[in-house]
This record gives sequence, structure tokens and C-alpha cells, in this order.
Amino acid sequence: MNAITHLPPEWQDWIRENLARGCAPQSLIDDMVRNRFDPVFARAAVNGVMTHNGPLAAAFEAKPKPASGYVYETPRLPAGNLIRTSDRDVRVVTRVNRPVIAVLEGVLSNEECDELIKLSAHKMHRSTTVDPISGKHEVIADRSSEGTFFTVNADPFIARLDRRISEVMNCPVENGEGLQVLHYGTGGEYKPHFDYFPPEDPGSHVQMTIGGQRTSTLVMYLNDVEEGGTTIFPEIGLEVVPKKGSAVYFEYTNGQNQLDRLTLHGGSPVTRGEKWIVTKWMRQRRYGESLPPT
Ligand SMILES: O=C(O)CCC(=O)C(=O)O
Ligand SMILES: [Fe+2]
Repeated sequence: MNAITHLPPEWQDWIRENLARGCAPQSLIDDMVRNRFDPVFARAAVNGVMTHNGPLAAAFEAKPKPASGYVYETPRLPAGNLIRTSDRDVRVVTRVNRPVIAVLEGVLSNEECDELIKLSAHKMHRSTTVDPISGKHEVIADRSSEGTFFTVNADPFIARLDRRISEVMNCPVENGEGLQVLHYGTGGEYKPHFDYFPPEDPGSHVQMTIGGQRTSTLVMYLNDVEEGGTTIFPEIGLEVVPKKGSAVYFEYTNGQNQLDRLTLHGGSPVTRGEKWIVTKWMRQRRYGESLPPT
């Protein structure tokens, strides 16, 4: 069945009431998506109710879903079956061209996975998401995981990973955000979302003041998950099963600043065991200071 792309009046009231109760805008968007609303439309509808007073005009009447028009350029990810980095060969297992996604094997060694978990376990905090309205990082019920960050080039171990990852993603180390480790317990999940900052969200410009838009993501798996916990791409029906040391790469911003909505993705619920990942997000420009490790 097609996604819903018009906003019935009762849903306008529902959005207003829930915003008035103090619900996070993202949780309303996710509820709407669960009720078969198109994700991009749901986001625009919630933003629309936030910014309009009174009844919504024809802005939310049924409109055919426009073709995204995203132009696929040569992928940033290097071509070939093997990506040779300065200290490790990474195997390409699967490539998807639209959207650009690749499953990679051997990005991290078993020892590096264990070390990252060990370094993170004692400093985990409940994960936050960027609030679409305010641009602030907020705890959101639909992201049931805990996380921690490592500043770029924080120490020689992290610097070595940052360098390898930048070679795999074919982006300068300086454009990267700090590695983010996430832990999901049984039942933990991350509902479908975009990693880029949606331009229609008032909070996005705050996020983009340094480094610009995000361009690409590398999610690396630090353990094998007993059951569930796949990385899902609902728009194309793809599920990547976590495998220790492997990763899923995807890119979504091209040279014309277009954004690829087909990269909607999430972490499906972990149904048995736990899941550890480390994520790298790249920006269009230099994001932060990345001094050489001391
Ligand atoms: O848990 C996953 O597999 C996906 C994680 C994710 O989407 C992210 O870190 O941005
Ligand atoms: Fe993500």
C-alpha cells in the first residue's frame, strides 16, 4: 500500500495536542511513519504544525510524491573488490548503486573491536538525537541505546582508526565527526531516520554551521549479534546483518547538495543478545580540529 501523503484534520489536531503535551517532534514523526505516513511528509507535517498557527492551509493536501531527482555521481567510496588502506585491506562484499551502499569486511580486527568496547563500556550515556526543531541533542524514546564519543585523533589507537576509516570513506580525516560507539541491549533499536540534517528542519542550520552537511556514514559492527539488530534500509528492503569487524557504508549528499532520501535507515530491535557499533559521519568540509596524536 502507498504511503500517506496528505494530512487529515484529525492528525493535525493530534500533532498539535502532542506538541502541547511536550512530546519530542521526532517521536511524533516516528509514530506517523508507523501509521504509514511517508517519512519525509511526516517530518514536513510536524514542522508545519510547529510553524503555522491555526488550521493548516492547502499546504498538506495530497500531492503526488515527487521523484527525488537525486543525481548519482561517481561514488566517493573507492571502486574495486578490495580497498587498500595504509594499514589494512578491506574487502567489499556487496555494493548497491541506488542509493550508494556497500557492505565491507575486515574494517576492524577482532582485537580493535574488543578494545573499543573496553574503552567505551565505563562511559556510556543514553543516546541523543538532534531535535528537528531546536537543533539540540535530546534523549528520544525511539532511540534505545547508550553511546559515547572519541574525539578525532584522541590517542594513537583512535588516530589509527580515524586514518583508516578516512581512507575507506575517501574523505579527509578533518571532515569526520568523532567516532561514536553505541550499545543496544536486548530490545534496543534505532527507528528509521536520515543521517543528514533535513533542510526542512529549523534545527538543521545550527548543526551545519560547522562543517556543512553530512555526506556519508560508516557503521562498523563490534560484535556478532545473536538475533535481530540488523541495519535496515526500508525504502529498498535491505537488511545488513551485523558481523564483528564488518561495516555498512552509505552516502547521501552529492556535489550539488542534493540529499538521497533512499538512505532512510535504522537499527532493527535486538531480539537476543546485545549489539555494539561504532559510527563515523563525514561532513562536506573540515569539521573540527584534528591535531596529530601526542
Ligand atoms: O544500529 C544501526 O545498525 C544503525 C545505526 C545508525 O543508524 C547510526 O548510528 O546513525
Ligand atoms: Fe543513522
